[in-house]
Amino acid sequence: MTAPVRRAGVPEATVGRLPLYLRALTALLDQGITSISSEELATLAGVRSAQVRKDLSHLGSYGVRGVGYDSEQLSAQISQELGLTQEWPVAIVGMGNLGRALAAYGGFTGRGFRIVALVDDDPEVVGTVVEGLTVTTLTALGTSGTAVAIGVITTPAPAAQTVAEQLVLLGVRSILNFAPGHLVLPDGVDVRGVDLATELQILAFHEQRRLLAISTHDPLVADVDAGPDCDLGRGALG
Ligand SMILES: NC(=O)c1ccc[n+]([C@@H]2O[C@H](COP(=O)([O-])OP(=O)(O)OC[C@H]3O[C@@H](n4cnc5c(N)ncnc54)[C@H](O)[C@@H]3O)[C@@H](O)[C@H]2O)c1
Repeated sequence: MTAPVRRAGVPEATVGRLPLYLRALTALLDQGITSISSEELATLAGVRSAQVRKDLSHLGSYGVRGVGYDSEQLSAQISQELGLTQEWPVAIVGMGNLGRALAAYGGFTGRGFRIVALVDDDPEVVGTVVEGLTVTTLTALGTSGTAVAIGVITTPAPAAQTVAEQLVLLGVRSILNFAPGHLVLPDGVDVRGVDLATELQILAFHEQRRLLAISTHDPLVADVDAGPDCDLGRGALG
């Protein structure tokens, strides 16, 4: 079966790995390392080196034999491909434990995202100041004229579908949903779900296989590829 290909010709699976490469490159550049081989990048990103070369070839980047890739150039290329050369305005809806933690996370800035609005529907929360922003309602956000490109949902699950629909009505086309459950939204709206419980269940599965392999002395039982590192939010949080 052929992998789904985005309009620009870069497969979705490659797009999913680009943030891993970018994070590795950013760390290298911070250390003043200006070139990197595909093997080194593969180790840092947790994928195979042939995969790195194939992924980067989709961007037209082939590296130089014996030298590797120019870290800065590659970082700029990946940033451009991911649309990170401009800053995307983000609204977080649900100013509870998780919403506040995300609002306080400094790692979005400088990675192409700026939190422009914090939203809640609890009258006791609306109007309070969190991380320098006054918490507002979705209705007020709609009338404020504040442009929002990405909506982050951190409400309890029962509210998530309605919140998502309200965000779409405000023109938001990209949603990162932390609430458990599947959102049903019109075509053209991109939704990514982050669910720590699912990730823990996958780890539990592999842990169980390992224990089974030890008790049965059968290494084949444990020989299940856990796949590349799961990066929650594909690099958004790490
Ligand atoms: N994805 C993950 O890995 C992960 C991890 C932890 C929590 N969660 C989920 O994140 C969500 C938030 O968790 P929490 O502990 O921060 O909850 P919380 O109860 O502390 O906060 C929820 C906030 O959402 C607000 N809210 C409720 N309905 C709303 C609406 N219609 N519009 C705007 N705001 C609304 C509430 O007033 C509250 O401030 C839950 O769905 C939880 O299951 C997911």
